[in-house]
Amino acid sequence: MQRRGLLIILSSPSGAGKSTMAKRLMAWDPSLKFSVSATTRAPRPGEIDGVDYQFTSKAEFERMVEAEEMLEHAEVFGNFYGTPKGPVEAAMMEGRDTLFDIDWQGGQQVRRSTLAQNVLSIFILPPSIEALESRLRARGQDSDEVIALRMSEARDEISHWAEYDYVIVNDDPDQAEEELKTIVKAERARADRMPGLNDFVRGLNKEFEARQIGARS
Ligand SMILES: Nc1nc2c(ncn2[C@@H]2O[C@H](COP(=O)(O)OP(=O)(O)O)[C@@H](O)[C@H]2O)c(=O)[nH]1
Ligand SMILES: Nc1ncnc2c1ncn2[C@@H]1O[C@H](COP(=O)(O)OP(=O)(O)O)[C@@H](O)[C@H]1O
Repeated sequence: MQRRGLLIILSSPSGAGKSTMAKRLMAWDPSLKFSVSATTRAPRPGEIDGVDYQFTSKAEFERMVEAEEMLEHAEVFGNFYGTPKGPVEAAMMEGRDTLFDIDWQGGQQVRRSTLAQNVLSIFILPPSIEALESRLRARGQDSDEVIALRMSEARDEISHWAEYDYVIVNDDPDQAEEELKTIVKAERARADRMPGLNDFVRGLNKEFEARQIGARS
C-alpha cells in the first residue's frame, strides 16, 4: 500500500532562511510539491504569481476562507496568508510530500487538523538576532519600516520553536541544508515502513494466537 504524502512544514522568524531552505529542498527533490500560499501582500520584485504566492485581493481571500477552501490561514505582519486545501489533499492522496513555508499560527492549525498524523514540522533559527537583521537588510526587499516590524515579531515567532518536531540553526547554509535533508530522508523511511510494519506485527500476533500465548482482555 502506498503511504499518504507527508506535510513538511518550515517555520522561522522572517529572514532566518525558510525560503532559501525550501528552494534547496525542492532542487534536491523535484518530486516535492511546494504549497503555494494565497496572500494579500503585494508581490516583491521577481516574485511570480502562482509560483511564489497566489497574490489575491482581500475580498477574494475572504471568499476563500468563507468557502472553507483554506487548510489554514493567519494574519502575519499586517497581511493575510493562507494555504489552499485542494492541492495539498491531492498531493497527499498521490503519496507526494508537500512543503509548506508558513508561520507558527499556520503550523498550529495544520497540526490540529485531521491531517495532523502526516505532519513533519521543522523550525529554523538564525544563529543570532544580529545575523537575522543583517539578512533582512541584505535581502534588499523590504523598507526600514517593514524590517522593523519583522524584527519586532521575531521574538514571538521564535517563542514557538518547541512546538516543532525538529529545530535547525541556519548558520552555514550548506550544513543547514544537509540537516534538513537528513531529517526528511529519515522521516520518509519511517513513513514508508509503517504500513508494512502494521501487516508484519499482525502476522506476529497471529502466531501468538496460534500458540495461545499472550494477553486476552
Ligand atoms: N499561516 C500562514 N503563514 C504563511 C503562509 N504563507 C506564508 N506565510 C508566512 O508569512 C510570513 C511572511 O511571509 P513573506 O511575506 O513571504 O515574508 P518572508 O518570510 O520574510 O519571506 C512568513 O512567516 C511565512 O512563513 C500561509 O499560507 N499561512
Ligand atoms: N545561512 C545563511 N547565511 C547567510 N545568509 C543567508 C543564509 N540563509 C539565507 N540567507 C539569506 O538571508 C536572506 C533571508 O533569507 P530567506 O530565505 O529569504 O528568509 P525567510 O524566507 O525565512 O524570510 C536572503 O537574502 C538569503 O539569501
